[in-house]
Amino acid sequence: MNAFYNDAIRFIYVTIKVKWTVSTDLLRNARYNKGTAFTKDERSKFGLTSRLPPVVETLEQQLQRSYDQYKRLGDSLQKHVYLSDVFDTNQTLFYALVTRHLPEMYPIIYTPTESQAIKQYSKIYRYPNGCYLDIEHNDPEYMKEQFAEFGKPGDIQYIVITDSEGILGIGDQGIGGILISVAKGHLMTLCSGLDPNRFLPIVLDVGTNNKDHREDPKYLGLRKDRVHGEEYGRFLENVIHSVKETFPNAFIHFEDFGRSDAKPVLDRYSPKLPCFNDDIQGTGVVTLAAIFSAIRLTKSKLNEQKFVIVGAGTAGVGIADRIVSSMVKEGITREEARDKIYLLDKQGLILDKHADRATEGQKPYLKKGSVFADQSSSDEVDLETTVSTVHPTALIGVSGQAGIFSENIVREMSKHTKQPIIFPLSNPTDLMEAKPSDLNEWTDGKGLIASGSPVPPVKRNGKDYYISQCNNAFIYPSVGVAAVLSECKTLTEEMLSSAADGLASTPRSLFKSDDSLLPDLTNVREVSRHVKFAILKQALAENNCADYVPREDEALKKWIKQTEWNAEYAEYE
Ligand SMILES: NC(=O)C1=CN([C@@H]2O[C@H](COP(=O)(O)OP(=O)(O)OC[C@H]3O[C@@H](n4cnc5c(N)ncnc54)[C@H](O)[C@@H]3O)[C@@H](O)[C@H]2O)C=CC1
Ligand SMILES: CC(=O)C(=O)O
Ligand SMILES: [Mg+2]
Repeated sequence: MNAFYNDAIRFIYVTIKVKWTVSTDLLRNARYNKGTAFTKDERSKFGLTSRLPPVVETLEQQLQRSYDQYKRLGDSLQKHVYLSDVFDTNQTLFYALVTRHLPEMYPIIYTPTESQAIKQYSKIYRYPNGCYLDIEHNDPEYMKEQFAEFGKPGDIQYIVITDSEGILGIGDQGIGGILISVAKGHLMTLCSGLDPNRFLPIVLDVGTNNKDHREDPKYLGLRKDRVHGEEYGRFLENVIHSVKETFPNAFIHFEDFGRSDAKPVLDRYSPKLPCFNDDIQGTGVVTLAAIFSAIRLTKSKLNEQKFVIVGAGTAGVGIADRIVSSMVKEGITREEARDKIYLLDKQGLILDKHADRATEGQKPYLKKGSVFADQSSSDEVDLETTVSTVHPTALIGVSGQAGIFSENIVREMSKHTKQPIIFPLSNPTDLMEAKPSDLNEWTDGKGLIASGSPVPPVKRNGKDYYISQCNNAFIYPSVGVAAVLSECKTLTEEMLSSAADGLASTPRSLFKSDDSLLPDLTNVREVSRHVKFAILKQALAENNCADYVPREDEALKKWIKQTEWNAEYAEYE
């Protein structure tokens, strides 16, 4: 449906809804609540006068009070709970507050604090956070009824679904996974201007194998073994079918599915409907964009790099596949490209002898064990041996294993590469494969480093080294909103590739410093416009775009900006 038409419907809906609500509902509805910012006129019209203190405030005054309250809180989790309360009571205030203090609040509403909140979900629970679907109600008619509670067919544009098996780096979190869907939605709005009222967070409760949760008397999810296999497949199929029946235009974003389901689920649905797996595709695109920046600094080409990727799971295979696609675009064969990528998992380098237990995603990257036979004293090839044999130019960690990029390994890598590219991308902060400050030290300041969670600049020898954050949050909001705006039939490989190009070619003025690998968070909305432009141009070129999307460049840029949702109070009549 045309986005302008959607906006018109929304305006009518706002007006009617307000006329119909009684005063209490208006104050309790986070979408419409303005708190002390309701004008005298609105207070009188809607019977709010005695329900509010007499002073009428501006959003600016409310922001100052909220920020003062936030600052007084001691730890990050308390701050997270406070911001969730603001979100649950006054959505406009929440987004205005976080937008103003984005670099400070981003680690509170997202990684690393989000991991703590998810782990403690059943303890800190106060208010329902989205749509909870459990496998004991595996019935499409029931599901459609439930979805209908969240809106009419055109209302929901973007849906994040998690099955909570592979949350951030902290694994199976059962019902608490709803908060990753919520957080991903917040960032869609903050970073790329998605209307938060068009967003639906979903958690699929298929049981949990997390003992701590199962044994916690406060745990709010199903206390049963996690369901896999056919029953899981049927449940997911019913969910997707019911979502598409209820919200035909919604784009589906899969988040933090477990390793065994993430890729098969993406492969099943991506050829049929507009959908995306953030951990596979988002991580692949953002990491490729950071690699492009790094090789610009080393004045080399992508095809000249050798990659060691540690953690051959959802993110690791996603990164490998994205690098391969890009190398192929630069003119080498897929086989040649795969030869330049060394994937390691728990047992070490993935070798031909592991073929039987390799995942489908790992299989194209198996290396010949015979090549390493002389180098390794055991049957397996560990990270140290891989690095000393292969001499990689880039080392990427998505293993969730803290500290496995040891000093020996990094110093060995640095002997053979002038400016080693090293990305410890695991979240949260305490699971990074190495501390950026150590990496800086071990590479004598030459390492081109990016981390998955935000870290402060490294100070060494009187110099500040800014560490870019390489997190899929820097790309999926742009991909998601561009997909919504285009109403693409499917999200194509070429659209994803244009997202990486768009991010890498963002004007340097939007980066913190000349050697930053990714743009600065404070400029995220502007960066997102560049990326959305690149993706929409590609969608137009593929004829995979709705008719109302402007064809001419300047008109398209203007339109992209106009479609953004901003945290401002509406005037109610
Ligand atoms: N920065 C970013 O944007 C993103 C970061 N991540 C992070 O990457 C990590 C992995 O996430 P997923 O790929 O979704 O999980 P996953 O569970 O699918 O993959 C992790 C892989 O690491 C392997 N592994 C475990 N111990 C290892 C070891 N000692 N050496 C090598 N491999 C080992 C596991 O067997 C598994 O295959 C998490 O910490 C997650 O937070 C994930 C997605 C995006
Ligand atoms: C960033 C992200 O998606 C993850 O760590 O799973
Ligand atoms: Mg994730």
